[in-house]
Amino acid sequence: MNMQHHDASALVRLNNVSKRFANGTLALQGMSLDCGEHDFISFLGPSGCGKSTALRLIAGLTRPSSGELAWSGAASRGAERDRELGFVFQEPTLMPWARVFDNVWLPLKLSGVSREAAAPVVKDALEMVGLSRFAEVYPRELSGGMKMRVSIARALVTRPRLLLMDEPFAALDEMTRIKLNNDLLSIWREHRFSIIFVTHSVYESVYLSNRIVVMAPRPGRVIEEIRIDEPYPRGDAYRTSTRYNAHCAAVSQSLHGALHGVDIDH
Ligand SMILES: Nc1ncnc2c1ncn2[C@@H]1O[C@H](COP(=O)(O)OP(=O)(O)OP(=O)(O)O)[C@@H](O)[C@H]1O
Repeated sequence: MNMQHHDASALVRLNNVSKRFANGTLALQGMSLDCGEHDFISFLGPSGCGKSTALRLIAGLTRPSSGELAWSGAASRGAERDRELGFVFQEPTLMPWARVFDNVWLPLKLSGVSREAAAPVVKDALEMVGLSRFAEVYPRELSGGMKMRVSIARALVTRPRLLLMDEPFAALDEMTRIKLNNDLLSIWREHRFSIIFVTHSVYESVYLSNRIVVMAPRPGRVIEEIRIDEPYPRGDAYRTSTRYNAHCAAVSQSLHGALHGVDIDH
């Protein structure tokens, strides 16, 4: 069954958003984007094309120099918006002195939820990422992939409507990355939040997303949005299909065409 579904009302809408830093760098020029309910959007492009800047703007970590960001529903108010966003970075950034349970509890703790009251929710989040049996261990006892799972559980523990992921699997080996891609897709399908996922990888973006925003640098900007209208669930059959390869070729071409000789490092 095709689980893609597009709500008419955007969760967050960027309208001609630009970001110029104090040193004069135009990190992002005129970006417009509607992120809908249950979208899986990838920002794809080489270093310096403004992917992280766009993500940080959506996260509210930095403000646009011009243009607007608009949120729907409760998220249009600051405090609720924070709760409706989850973040995952390339580094899992776990507290080494705290057990897995306490790492995942952190966002709830910061909003005043006691350890006891948080326990069932933390347990659910760990179950989502397949780490139920690891609640009592310390991060140093976990593999890189498991640490990333903890980071995902921590981001999901507040049940955000939008999960922002900045190259989350870039440092992982290929097999772990494929496994995490699959697990992320199944969590996303079951819990129906939206994802904005920053990546350098054409293959990863075509595998995961229903929409790919292709970006280019100097100045950072959107070149094209490419829809990947392929049904979910996606698995090995999709990864080895001619359709998958055709999408990868089209997306690569869009990326190369836009770069005019700029080095690509995906
Ligand atoms: N705080 C800052 N001050 C000045 N320039 C910045 C700042 N942050 C980013 N830039 C510049 O803005 C441009 C876009 O950077 P950004 O990090 O958004 O790109 P990116 O596509 O995420 O790159 P990467 O894939 O390397 O993370 C780059 O030229 C970068 O050097």
